[in-house]
Amino acid sequence: MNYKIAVIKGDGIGPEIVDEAVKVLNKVGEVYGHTFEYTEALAGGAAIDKTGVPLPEETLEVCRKSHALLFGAVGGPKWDSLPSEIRPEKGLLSLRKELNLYTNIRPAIMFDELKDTCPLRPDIVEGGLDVVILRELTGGIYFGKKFTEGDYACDCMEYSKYEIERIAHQAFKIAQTRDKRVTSVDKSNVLETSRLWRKTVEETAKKYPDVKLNHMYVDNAAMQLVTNPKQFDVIVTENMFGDILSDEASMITGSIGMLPSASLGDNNFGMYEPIHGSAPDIAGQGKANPIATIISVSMMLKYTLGLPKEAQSIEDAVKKSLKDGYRTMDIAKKGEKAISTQEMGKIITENIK
Ligand SMILES: NC(=O)c1ccc[n+]([C@@H]2O[C@H](COP(=O)([O-])OP(=O)(O)OC[C@H]3O[C@@H](n4cnc5c(N)ncnc54)[C@H](O)[C@@H]3O)[C@@H](O)[C@H]2O)c1
Ligand SMILES: CC(C)[C@H](C(=O)O)[C@@H](O)C(=O)O
Ligand SMILES: [Mg+2]
Repeated sequence: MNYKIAVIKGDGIGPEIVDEAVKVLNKVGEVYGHTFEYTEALAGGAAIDKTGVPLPEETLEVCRKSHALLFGAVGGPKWDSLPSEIRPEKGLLSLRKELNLYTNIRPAIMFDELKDTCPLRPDIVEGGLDVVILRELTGGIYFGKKFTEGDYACDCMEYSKYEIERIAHQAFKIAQTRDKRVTSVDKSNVLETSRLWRKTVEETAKKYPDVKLNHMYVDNAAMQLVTNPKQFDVIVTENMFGDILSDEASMITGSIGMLPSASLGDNNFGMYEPIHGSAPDIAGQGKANPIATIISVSMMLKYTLGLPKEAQSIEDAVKKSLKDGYRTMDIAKKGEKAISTQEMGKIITENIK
């Protein structure tokens, strides 16, 4: 079959990592007899430079005509002093909101081959780590009322019951396919939105009696992630908490360059991107780890295109490459030779069977 994929490479390391992910996807197409038709579109700093806005209408149209979106990363110091409405990050946020992609799945899986790279004590991660962080992506403080008046600024954290309910349902459904445990993370000892969050998650849980639910404050969750990460199966949380906890979880798995994500809504369209940013400090140097983006493509095959065998072939190829000892700079141990973004992409592509 022919699949239409929208591609937004973005800024910084975005183009480098997306190029490698596309090579991997093309190889999957060759091996399994599919064609992937790519349409490039602009967002973020690259879009600001070309069109003056971080998310041109044309980009949304390309996405709406595609089965899925592969996204690199946006942002960088060049655009940091722009007003928030025309910053690169605003393009990304508008994309998620406009396409109603409220469910952000961020799996933190530690590959056995990388257990020596994990900064935690070996006994803490003995037997591996497999946690799914489910981040609400289109609400909360990111999208609440905001303004600056002289020396005063305000960002409101806002949630409706409806927004909480729909992400809670997703959390319980995902847990049913796993170890049937959900930890809902909030700050209900302080925040009104978190009190509504906890109450709504409790109510939703009644429809999933086979899933065990517990609650945790976000400060405690941040601590528990590095002291006892194996207690978690599915973590469901609001937008900003999920952003922060997923960067933390990524380090347990070895590097932020390893964590993929899927952003889904109510129709079959999905956006796939690494959880990391545009890494301006290493951009254009072939140092970036492309694995998070490559595994994001695997998630695209699994969640949106309905091709689980093909998705597995990517995961197997990544595992094989790591097992054979190939490491980009971020996952190489001291004294170990690191390969480039492009070499890692090539090796993984060759390992697609
Ligand atoms: N989804 C996105 O587009 C996204 C996500 C996060 C940050 N950002 C933007 O990216 C810019 C830089 O943000 P930041 O520095 O806080 O976060 P970042 O994730 O870009 O980088 C943090 C650190 O991790 C390293 N890193 C990130 N990805 C890596 C990879 N694939 N391989 C190896 N090392 C990697 C970087 O070199 C840096 O040292 C900012 O403009 C920010 O707003 C964009
Ligand atoms: C760049 C920024 C707006 C974005 C977010 O906070 O959602 C990023 O950190 C992410 O995790 O995708
Ligand atoms: Mg983030």
